Amino acid sequence: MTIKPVSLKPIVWTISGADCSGGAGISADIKTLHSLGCEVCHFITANTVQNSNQLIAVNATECQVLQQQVDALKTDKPPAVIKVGLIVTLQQVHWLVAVLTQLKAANEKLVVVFDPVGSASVGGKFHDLTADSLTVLLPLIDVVTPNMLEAQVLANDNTDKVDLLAKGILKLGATAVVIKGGHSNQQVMEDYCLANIDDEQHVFQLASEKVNSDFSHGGGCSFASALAAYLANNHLLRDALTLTKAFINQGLKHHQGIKGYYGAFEQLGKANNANDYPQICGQLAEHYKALPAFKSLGIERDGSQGLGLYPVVDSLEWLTHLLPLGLEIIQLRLKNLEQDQLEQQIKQAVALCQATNTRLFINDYWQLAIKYQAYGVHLGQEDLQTADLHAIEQAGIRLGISTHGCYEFLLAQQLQPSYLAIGAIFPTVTKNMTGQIQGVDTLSHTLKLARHIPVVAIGGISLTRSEDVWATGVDSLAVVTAITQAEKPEQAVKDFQQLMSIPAGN
Ligand SMILES: Cc1ncc(COP(=O)(O)OP(=O)(O)O)c(N)n1
Ligand SMILES: Cc1nc(C(=O)O)sc1CCOP(=O)(O)O
Ligand SMILES: [Mg+2]
Repeated sequence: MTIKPVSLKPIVWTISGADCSGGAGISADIKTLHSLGCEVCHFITANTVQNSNQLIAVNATECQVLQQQVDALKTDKPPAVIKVGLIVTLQQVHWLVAVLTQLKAANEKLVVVFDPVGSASVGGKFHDLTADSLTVLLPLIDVVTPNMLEAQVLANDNTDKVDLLAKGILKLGATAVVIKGGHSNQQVMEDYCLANIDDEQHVFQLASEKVNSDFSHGGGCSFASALAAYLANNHLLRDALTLTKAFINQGLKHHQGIKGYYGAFEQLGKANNANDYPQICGQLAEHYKALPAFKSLGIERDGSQGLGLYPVVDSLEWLTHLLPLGLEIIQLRLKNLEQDQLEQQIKQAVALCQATNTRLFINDYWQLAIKYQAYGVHLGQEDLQTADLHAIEQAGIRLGISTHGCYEFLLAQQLQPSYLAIGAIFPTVTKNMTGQIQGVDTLSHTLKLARHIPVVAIGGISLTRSEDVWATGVDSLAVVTAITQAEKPEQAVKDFQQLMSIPAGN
């Protein structure tokens, strides 16, 4: 087992107001950011006077003071992410535009999350700034997190259609918007995210049961701060959003049913309970909501009869080499073959694997997997958009799905496949997985969200790295180059099999 070095925490700056009643603003931001593994620097834009019933006063900070603080910290503790909350004067808006422009010029990777706070949850307006005066900030904002009312104000549109509001807000220059569903009266709340990623618009939608709690003061600030914390810890936006939602659900459930006063939202660190995580909605989930579960792999998760090593190979030669070694599962991953060759190889592979009673998964080519009655088919996220999962299920063959991070994992799990793959655990030479490297800690955490479907880890798993990955409790290790580029491939298989004969954690 490798000893993990303690790493430096990412630095997050929060620029927002102080709430003397303790629940919201800077207090919520600091507690959230600390509980999610960040170092925090704070810049207080206003000293507000409020209690559980009303907002009494808002005392704005001079921009000169804020600028002194920025000057003191910009090279001493430069931010990875800035969370912006309450801004109360036009001077502050202009000051912020100048500061963000300067900091972004110095660090093009700097991420800015903006929670456009307008009114206090106890009632009363924090400022008289118009939407127009705030929108000058939006071209400098990576993610803006309004609730429905704030989104309508920003987009200058009274519609309750979140997709239209989101499009309107992106047109004003923000890279992504998350419209929070927290203020809805519905029992199920939906958060809607629209993001420009690599010049394409992507939608991410999450749904959770509404949690009624009197301890929700500062929930909105905590939401934006948690998002900032997860982005600072290098999660993709879709995963940061999913983790944030779970953080909020977990915090709200903590004091559910306790009455007395309007209490501060509880920051409890990363959510480890699968029940706190949202449902993933959207077109794919909607399209397959009536899809039955796929056939299982018929393994026992108690270690008595596991899947063992899962070689992923690209030829019949490799199948012929490896099948005599006593494998439970293998994948044929053919790329760039002509149709007739492809069909011949898949047909022969099915026959070879039936002879040794090995579960054969065909990568990508689901129609051919059905035609030749392979044991199963493996599909990636892009393949899911075009494949017909009803046809695969109807044909009675199994389905494995690739996932990269908790958002895709939860979405794929809702489709009830035969197994789920998590990758890429490490950088790999087999495929470009830039930006989707999970690491062992994220793998361990995503495994906590697994219900009963077996989970396979893939990507950069060498024999030396395999011990840590196996110790997480995954059901199988899928490997390409650790076998195909090994000096002695058969021996490599045996070494993996030896390691995996020891149940995880022993
Ligand atoms: C077990 C396993 N996990 C992941 C993959 C990758 O599938 P996909 O994302 O479709 O990418 P390609 O393999 O098609 O490049 C896999 N094949 N097997
Ligand atoms: C094919 C593939 N899919 C991945 C994913 O994360 O979905 S990683 C990967 C490459 C696996 O090859 P190797 O064992 O040589 O790193
Ligand atoms: Mg594929």
